Amino acid sequence: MHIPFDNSYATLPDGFYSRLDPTSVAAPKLLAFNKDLASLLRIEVGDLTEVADVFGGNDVPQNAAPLAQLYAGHQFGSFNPQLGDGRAILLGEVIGTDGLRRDIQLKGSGPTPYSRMGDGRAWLGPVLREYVVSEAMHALGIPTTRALAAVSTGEQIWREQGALPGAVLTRVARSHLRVGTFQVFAHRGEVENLKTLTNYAIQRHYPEAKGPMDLLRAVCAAQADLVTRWMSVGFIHGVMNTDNCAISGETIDYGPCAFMDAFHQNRVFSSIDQQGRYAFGNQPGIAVWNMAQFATSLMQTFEDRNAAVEEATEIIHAMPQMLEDGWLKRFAAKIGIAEPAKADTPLIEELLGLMQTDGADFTNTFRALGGANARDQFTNREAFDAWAAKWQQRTSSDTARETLMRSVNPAVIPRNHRIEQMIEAAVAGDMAPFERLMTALKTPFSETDADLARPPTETEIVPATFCGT
Ligand SMILES: Nc1ncnc2c1ncn2[C@@H]1O[C@H](COP(=O)(O)OP(=O)(O)OP(=O)(O)O)[C@@H](O)[C@H]1O
Repeated sequence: MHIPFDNSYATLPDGFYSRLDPTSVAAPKLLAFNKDLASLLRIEVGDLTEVADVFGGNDVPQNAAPLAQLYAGHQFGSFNPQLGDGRAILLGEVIGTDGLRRDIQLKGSGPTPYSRMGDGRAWLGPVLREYVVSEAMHALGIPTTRALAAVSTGEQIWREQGALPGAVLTRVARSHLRVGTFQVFAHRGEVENLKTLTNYAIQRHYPEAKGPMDLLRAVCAAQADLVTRWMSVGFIHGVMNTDNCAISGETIDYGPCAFMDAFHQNRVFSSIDQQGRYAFGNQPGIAVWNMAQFATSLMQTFEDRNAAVEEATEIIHAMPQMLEDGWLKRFAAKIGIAEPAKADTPLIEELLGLMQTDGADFTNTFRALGGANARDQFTNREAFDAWAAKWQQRTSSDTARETLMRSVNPAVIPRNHRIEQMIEAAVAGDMAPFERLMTALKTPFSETDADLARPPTETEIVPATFCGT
C-alpha cells in the first residue's frame, strides 16, 4: 500500500502535539474499507493484510509523521484546560484528487501523553457507529469527517459493560483543528503560538481571510450552516463541546449522536446529557456559544483589544439571524418552497408543532409530503388537513416542488435501532447488517430498502446512546 503523505503540521508551534507511533495490536483484521475514499486520497491499495496492519496501527507507513494533538475544551460548559488526542494518532496528511488537504487519523490506537486516565482504545460498537453515521452524513451532503477503515484488534478492552472487542477507526478530516486547539494556547497566554495557529488555520481552511477577524466570520458562517443542515435531517450531535467543534465546519465526533425518529424539539439521546444542554432545538444556541468561546480565544492576537472585542461581538450577535435564515431556507425546501419569505416561518412551525404533538416520524413525514400519504403519519388527521390546506394555498403541487422535496428529504437515515442491531451482529461476527446499512445509506434520497426506512417498533426503540467509548 502507498499513501502519498504531504505533511504540514510540523510548521506548527512547539508543544502543539506530541510525536509518537500507534501502539501495536494483537491481531488486526480489516472489517471495513472505504475504497472510494481511498481513491480520492490517492492511496494505492495492494494487499489487504497490509491495509489491516497500517490501519490497525501495527505498521507505520513510509513518510508518515505520527502525532497526537493537544487541545483544551469546554465540556458541557466547564472548561478543561487540557484534553488532547487521548486515543487518537494522526498518521499524516494527503492531498486528494480534488486538490484538498486532509488528515488521516487512527482513533483507538493506544495511549498518548494526553490519555489522562483512559486506555487509549475504542471498542467495536462506537467505531462502527462512527463509520456508518459519518459516511451517511457525507451521502446526505453534510460536511463531515469521513471513515476510511475499521479494523478489529483481536484484543479485549474493559468498559462499564464488561469485556468488549477492541477496534480502530481510520478517520479522515479536512483538519483536526478545533475551537479547543485555540483555547489551549489562549488559556496559557501563549500569544505567538496562537498567532501561528491562526495563520495556519487561515491558510489551510479560509485562504481568502485577511486576519483573525475574517477567520472568526468564516468559522461562524460554517458552523451556522452546519447546524441548520443537521437540523434539516433531524440530527442531534449530542456532545457539542468546544473540543468537538471543528474550525473546518465539518461534523466531528460521533460519540452519542443520533437521528431522531419521533419529532420533538427537546429530544436528547446522549445518556450523559442530563440537563438537555445539547437537545435538538438547543443546537443553534450552542453553536453561538461555541463561537463566542472561539472569539474569546482569538482576542489575544489583536493589538487593540477593545476595538477587537467590539467587532467580534458584532459578528457573534449576527449569528442568530444567520441561523434563522439558514433554518428557514432548509425547512422551507423540505415543504417544497424554494424561495421562502419570513412569512413562511409560521407554516413550517405549525407543521413541526403538529408533528411534535403526534410524535410523528421526522424523516418519514417530510418524505411523505412529496407523495400522497403524509396524512397517515398523523393521529390528528383533521389538524393535518387544515395545515395542508394552508400549504396548498402557499405552494401548489408541481414537478419542480416534488423534485425539490425529494432532493432534500431523505428516504433513509441511520436509525438508532438499526445501528444498535448492526453493532450487536458485528460483535457476534456478522457484518451483513453493516453492509446492508452502508449500501442503503449511500443513496439516501432513493427508496432502496423499505425496511430500513421503517421507524422502530415499541420494542426496537433505543431511548439513549451511550458515549460508551
Ligand atoms: N479510552 C480513552 N483513552 C484515552 N483518552 C480518551 C479515551 N476516550 C476519550 N478520551 C479522551 O477524552 C476526551 C473527550 O473524549 P471524546 O469522547 O469527546 O473524544 P473522542 O471521541 O475520543 O475523540 P474525537 O473528539 O477526536 O472524536 C478526548 O480528549 C479524548 O481523546
